[in-house]
Amino acid sequence: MEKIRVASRQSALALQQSRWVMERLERAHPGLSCEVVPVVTRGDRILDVALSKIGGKGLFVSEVEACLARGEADIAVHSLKDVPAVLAEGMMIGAVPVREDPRDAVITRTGSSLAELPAGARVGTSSLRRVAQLKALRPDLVFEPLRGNIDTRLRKLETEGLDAIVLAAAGLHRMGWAERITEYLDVTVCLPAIGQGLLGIECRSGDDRVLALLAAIADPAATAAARAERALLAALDGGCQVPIAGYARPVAGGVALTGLVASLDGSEVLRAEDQGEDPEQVGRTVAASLRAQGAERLLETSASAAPAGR
Ligand SMILES: NCc1[nH]cc(CCC(=O)O)c1CC(=O)O
Repeated sequence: MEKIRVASRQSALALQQSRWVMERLERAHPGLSCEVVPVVTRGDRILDVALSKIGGKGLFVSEVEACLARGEADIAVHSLKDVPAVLAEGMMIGAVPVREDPRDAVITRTGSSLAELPAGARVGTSSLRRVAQLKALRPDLVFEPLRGNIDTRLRKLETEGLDAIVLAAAGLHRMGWAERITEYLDVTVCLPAIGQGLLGIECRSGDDRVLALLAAIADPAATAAARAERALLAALDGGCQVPIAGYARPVAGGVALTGLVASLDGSEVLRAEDQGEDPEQVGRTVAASLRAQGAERLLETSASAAPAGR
């Protein structure tokens, strides 16, 4: 019987995402059977140290990648948002399935909206991108670092005395926890992270058997968005030390991409937009127009002391 081995971290979200993909592959290919190959990453073992100090978020991806490189598994399902612009040698994104909600979501302790939170209210999020954009909106809020898996973050809303936390809606939806969400932030209010809500299915380049099976669950609109957003990421080359955001939506005849680079305190927010048929070209054009507005200066800012996360 035809088989696909899926390298997966053991966090609840990683397993959920892996199973979601496995189910769709098996449904698309009667007779195919998928199995999980468990991987424990350094990022999973060291949850209390800022990610920027232990090699950044790419390390969740790289140890799973190594498992593919050794031939111990055939595919790995990643939150595309956590996947660095450049993959390991010999690896590729073989398919991008249909997108989940790309927006950020707010969960407040009392159920009030973000706008109703009192001055000085404590908001948990480790994402420089969210902090910069929300500070521009509400400079009076106090932002606190918030790390850990989604379940840990939800728990910290209570245990750390926070008034609100901000998370990706996609993760909450995939876990079946949408009812916890108090408010969705429109993409015009808080532009999502590059790749947010998208899954990237990684495989070995040239693994034609696997690529042919993956093709059945690829979504054209999500694939075009992923290509545009990741071309922007690659062209900005900013890592996760600077607030960067990017969101591409399908339009007639192509994609429309909005990109954003901000200063850490949200006092400077640069935006650019472009649309067209060729997603990579659109990504590069948005990067160039951000640079023309002075993004370079912001991108050079090092924030090694700041918690990293998109
Ligand atoms: N940074 C960690 C991470 N990576 C992917 C998701 C959620 C799913 C997604 O955005 O696709 C999350 C949680 C979050 O940011 O709240």
